[in-house]
Amino acid sequence: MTGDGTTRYGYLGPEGTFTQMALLAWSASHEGEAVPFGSVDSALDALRRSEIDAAMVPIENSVEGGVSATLDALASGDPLVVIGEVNVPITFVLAARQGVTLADVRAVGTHSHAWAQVRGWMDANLGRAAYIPTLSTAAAAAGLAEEGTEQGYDAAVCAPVAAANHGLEVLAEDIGDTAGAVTRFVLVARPGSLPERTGADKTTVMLFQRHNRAGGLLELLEQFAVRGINMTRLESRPTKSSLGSYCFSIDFEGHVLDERVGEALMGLKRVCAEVRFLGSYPREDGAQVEVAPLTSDADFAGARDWLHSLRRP
Ligand SMILES: O=C(O)C(=O)Cc1ccccc1
Repeated sequence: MTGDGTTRYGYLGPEGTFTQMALLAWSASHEGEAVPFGSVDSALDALRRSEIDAAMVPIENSVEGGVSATLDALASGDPLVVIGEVNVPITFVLAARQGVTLADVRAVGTHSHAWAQVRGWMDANLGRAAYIPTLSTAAAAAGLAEEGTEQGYDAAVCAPVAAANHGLEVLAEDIGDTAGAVTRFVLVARPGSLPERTGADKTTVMLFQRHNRAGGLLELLEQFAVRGINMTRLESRPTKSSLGSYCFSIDFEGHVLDERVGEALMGLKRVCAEVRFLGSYPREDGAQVEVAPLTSDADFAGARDWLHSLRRP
């Protein structure tokens, strides 16, 4: 927090990114100051150095899956935890300086995730255009608007608001290949506060296997299955230590304070080389966790009490 107690929220900027939209949605119910960063890594580094209190970062999109930069930044370095999530519907436009037409476009600048989601449209409409990666979609729009600088591209794929912010002309609207695309963003903080259990929660973990052997992944997944825990995302990421060495990034339903989740985490701790707890937080959609028969808090507590009674007759 700043000296006057204001919460400082970092985000992938500049203004007009989809990440800023996620932060604006969060800020509707949480006051604070928004601080733009050039990349997910720089926002998370600033968070680790306590220069900000939390950071909004993209973690998963409905078209491409997990956002590797975020998953990898959370998997290593000083621990961080997710404290909330925001889903943002994504709409892309193709924007250019006034007077530029579609026929003039030779190269297109945008964020890699945006490019991955408009490739079909590009093939069909601008087959020969080169792709120039930028740090964010809004950075691509801002670059076009800068007078006197040559960015190496003559159109940007960005949000409608970024095109409007920079007085750009929209050459084509709604160019995403998949209707209804959604990106999920998470608000990340330093460990220390645990969001309350709501009954509609998710937990995120990163699991590092002890041995790469037959049934190793099954052994991890069993910890969830036998406790009636539903996973909502499962991704493997290279550990970067050697070829073929992977860790698993998993979201599942429930809160660390739920008995079945606590027992599953203990099981994972026992069988994994490392379990990185990346937070329990309320689901944005408020969908209540469906508790399978015989996996309620009371069921687990009853079994534990029974064991205690055997040990201390
Ligand atoms: O570049 C942006 O605007 C971002 O916030 C990253 C991103 C890019 C494409 C889809 C979702 C998020």
